[in-house]
Amino acid sequence: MKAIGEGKEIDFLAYEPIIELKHINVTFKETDREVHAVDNVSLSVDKGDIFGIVGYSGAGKSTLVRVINLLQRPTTPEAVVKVNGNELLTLSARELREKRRNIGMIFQHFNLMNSLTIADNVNFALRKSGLSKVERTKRVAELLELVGLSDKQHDYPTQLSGGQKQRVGIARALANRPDILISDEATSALDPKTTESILDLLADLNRKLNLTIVLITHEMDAVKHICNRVAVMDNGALVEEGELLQVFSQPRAELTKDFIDTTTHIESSLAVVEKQEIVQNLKAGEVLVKLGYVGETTDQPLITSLYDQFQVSANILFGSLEILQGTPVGNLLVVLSGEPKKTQQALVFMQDHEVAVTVLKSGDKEVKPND
Ligand SMILES: Nc1ncnc2c1ncn2[C@@H]1O[C@H](COP(=O)(O)OP(=O)(O)OP(=O)(O)O)[C@@H](O)[C@H]1O
Repeated sequence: MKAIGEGKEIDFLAYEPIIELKHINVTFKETDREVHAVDNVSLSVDKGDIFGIVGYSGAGKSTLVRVINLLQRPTTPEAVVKVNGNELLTLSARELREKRRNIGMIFQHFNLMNSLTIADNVNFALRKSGLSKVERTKRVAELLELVGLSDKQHDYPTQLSGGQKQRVGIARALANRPDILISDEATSALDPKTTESILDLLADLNRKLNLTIVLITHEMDAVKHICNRVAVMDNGALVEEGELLQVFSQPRAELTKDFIDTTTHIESSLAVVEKQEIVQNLKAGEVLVKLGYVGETTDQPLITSLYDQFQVSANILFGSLEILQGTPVGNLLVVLSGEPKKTQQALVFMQDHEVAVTVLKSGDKEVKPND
């Protein structure tokens, strides 16, 4: 069994933080109200991470990432905003402009100029690059090839699909060879298949260019697809942060559980499962349990072992299996039945085999929830 986060922790030693935010507060003061959009957030993104920031609309995600390039300044003095080791808050306007070129951004609505061709939209981002006209043309061709749009260079944005427009956005954002790409709801306007192809492109660019990506989204599916780390934001604050596998397999915050449920459906299935006759009429020695598996545990014939060793049978009422970062993560809703003592022993046996066991309902007093 691979310990949660084991692989990344080894990498972690070799990785250095590329973005360090400490004590970030942003308050917008309006005539009739104050909005505390970011509430004392500290986080660190390592070089090469695809770092997801997930939260519902208004949680403060956009405001927080705009702090990374100081498009939005923190509004309290204790803030630290370090990118590539440089404290941006102390830089002059000219130095800051220079550093900002190291951070590309893509957006939900692409922000392309409809009067310019695709090639010229990308070329526009190179106007202050110091490259000659010939070099710029060559670079534009490279970028369009990188995003799979070489054949569209003479087209105009209105001739492209949403996914193609976002590819232009990505090419433009990468024009000045940034180390960091911030994606602010970049797939939110796209259908699921196109979303997947854009996320695959981002994952590919992360590997090929060692590009660090900060991905803001309200879709846990997107995070699950490509992120190695995730932070959950609610009402301006970070309510949870960690490695994808860790957060998915052992979420702490209720909001995180809600987000995970949008992709596993385990909590919402529980409501249906609880109405089933077998669950309504649990007898002595019968329990409804949620079993959570990570890694190789999923491959072990645990359910079979329960019968062989304890004569406890398992009736699987709902199951989900996700592959996250190449590691299987499974969740099952199961009714176990056996001699009360044996059922209890079976639960302990599973816990000993690194299965997260939550007893949701029990048919007798001997097998108590979460003993
Ligand atoms: N310039 C501004 N002036 C006043 N209030 C603002 C400003 N920008 C954002 N807000 C408020 O700050 C809060 C956080 O907004 P923000 O856009 O950062 O959230 P979000 O999580 O990115 O949501 P969305 O995905 O809907 O953009 C919201 O209540 C928003 O109304």
